[in-house]
Amino acid sequence: MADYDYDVLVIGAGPGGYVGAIRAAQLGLKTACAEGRETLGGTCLNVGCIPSKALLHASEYFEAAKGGAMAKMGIKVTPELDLDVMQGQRKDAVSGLTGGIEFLFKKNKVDWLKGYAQFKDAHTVEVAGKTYTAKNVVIATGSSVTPLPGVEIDNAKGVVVDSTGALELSAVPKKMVVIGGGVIGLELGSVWRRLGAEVTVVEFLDQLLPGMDMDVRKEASKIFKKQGMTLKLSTKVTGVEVKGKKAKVTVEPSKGGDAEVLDADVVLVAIGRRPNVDGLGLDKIGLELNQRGQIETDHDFATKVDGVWAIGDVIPGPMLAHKAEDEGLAVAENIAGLTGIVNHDVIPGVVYTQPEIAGVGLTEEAAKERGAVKVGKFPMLANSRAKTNHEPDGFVKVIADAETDRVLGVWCIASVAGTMIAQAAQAMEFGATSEDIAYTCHAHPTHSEAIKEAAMAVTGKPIHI
Ligand SMILES: NC(=O)c1ccc[n+]([C@@H]2O[C@H](COP(=O)([O-])OP(=O)(O)OC[C@H]3O[C@@H](n4cnc5c(N)ncnc54)[C@H](O)[C@@H]3O)[C@@H](O)[C@H]2O)c1
Repeated sequence: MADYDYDVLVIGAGPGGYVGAIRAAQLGLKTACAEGRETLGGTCLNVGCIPSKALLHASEYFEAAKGGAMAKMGIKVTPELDLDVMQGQRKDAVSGLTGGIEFLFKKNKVDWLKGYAQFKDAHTVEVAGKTYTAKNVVIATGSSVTPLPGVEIDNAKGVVVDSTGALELSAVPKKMVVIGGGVIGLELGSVWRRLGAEVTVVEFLDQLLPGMDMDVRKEASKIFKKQGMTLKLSTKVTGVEVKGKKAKVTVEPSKGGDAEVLDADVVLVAIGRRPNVDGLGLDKIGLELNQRGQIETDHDFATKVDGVWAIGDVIPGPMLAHKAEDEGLAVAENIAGLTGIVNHDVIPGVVYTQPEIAGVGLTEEAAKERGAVKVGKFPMLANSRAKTNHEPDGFVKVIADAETDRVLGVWCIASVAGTMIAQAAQAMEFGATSEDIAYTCHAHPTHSEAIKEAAMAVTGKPIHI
């Protein structure tokens, strides 16, 4: 048998790649991870989940102080924004966490190969001019922003930006136009709206947040409008013209009609992400992409090429850090001869706006396509903790199979929906029925009681409505 430099070489140190590399090393495999960025952690830690949450959290405090939520509780303050300090704590959050991964690599003896990797053959990759051989190579290269044809992104200039540029603005724009009413548009649009920008979201489809339950999408639109965002649904962007530090965004109804021009100081392009496969040399190993530009794998995350595996945003499924992490664990275990499994039917998704929007499993629409369902809903207004905290918006919805009562999906809009959804995911992972959730004792007073009550509502017997 050939001698290799490594048992496992992971390409990419995002949440999928670094977790996979650490697990492989923990399982006794000699492991390296190639990463060309100057810090580990990929998009999520450097320019995605973590910095956006740092700004979302800080701007939420600012709005609570400014917008009257604190005054309702007897705390009267007139806040002053120090954007440099707010941006500084964002950078600190990122450097603390990316540095933490470097520490974990050293602790677990994962070699960081600094540079972008390219296949020479299925067991040989080149990184920064050096070649390394590995018995197994895991592609975990993530994704990057989908460009909008004809619209040039220039994060340094700061007028037409992507999510990375929108994190780094040095001043609050007076007017911001967000192209795309998905997760990034709503999270980063919320940050700058809270800090004082007039935000207009232009969405091609007739509703925000595609892929989520329709009740949730409609409620989300109502909430964002109430918060002061302007939503232009069923609208497409036909051009963006930049003059100096300003932009003019031309939009028209998606199905055609009269054009309108929107003025903007900042335009955020957030119309989705696409897998990072360019420059990997996949042609050298004969690995083809599917029609969506993704790498296909089997249930174990093995590609068609022997010894080459793939996980995270480059393979089909939701582009979510936690999905990639679980796949990282699973692929390492499979390489080590154990049984690594990810249940793709139970992957929670969270939009970290305020209130948060979260879901796991099927939407009501998708569940109905498969057969008869029972649905229970409970408004957060009737949840004692949410009411006490002045958080009236949102609801919980539990969707169960009409015959077996097995829970098929749970959707929440609530201040802490991202935390609440974990119990729903765990219940579904264990194959719970709505009755199982309804008969589980939930601590009082907590937001999570709304999940219990929605589960009780599946059979028509909630207490507090
Ligand atoms: N909290 C989170 O979990 C989180 C946060 C950020 C990003 N992400 C992930 O990153 C990925 C990218 O996020 P995103 O928000 O860019 O994509 P998205 O797919 O969530 O939303 C993009 C939106 O843009 C719309 N759109 C597409 N083309 C358009 C056009 N020409 N004009 C107007 N609207 C258009 C789509 O209909 C869609 O609503 C997603 O997969 C998302 O799951 C997740």
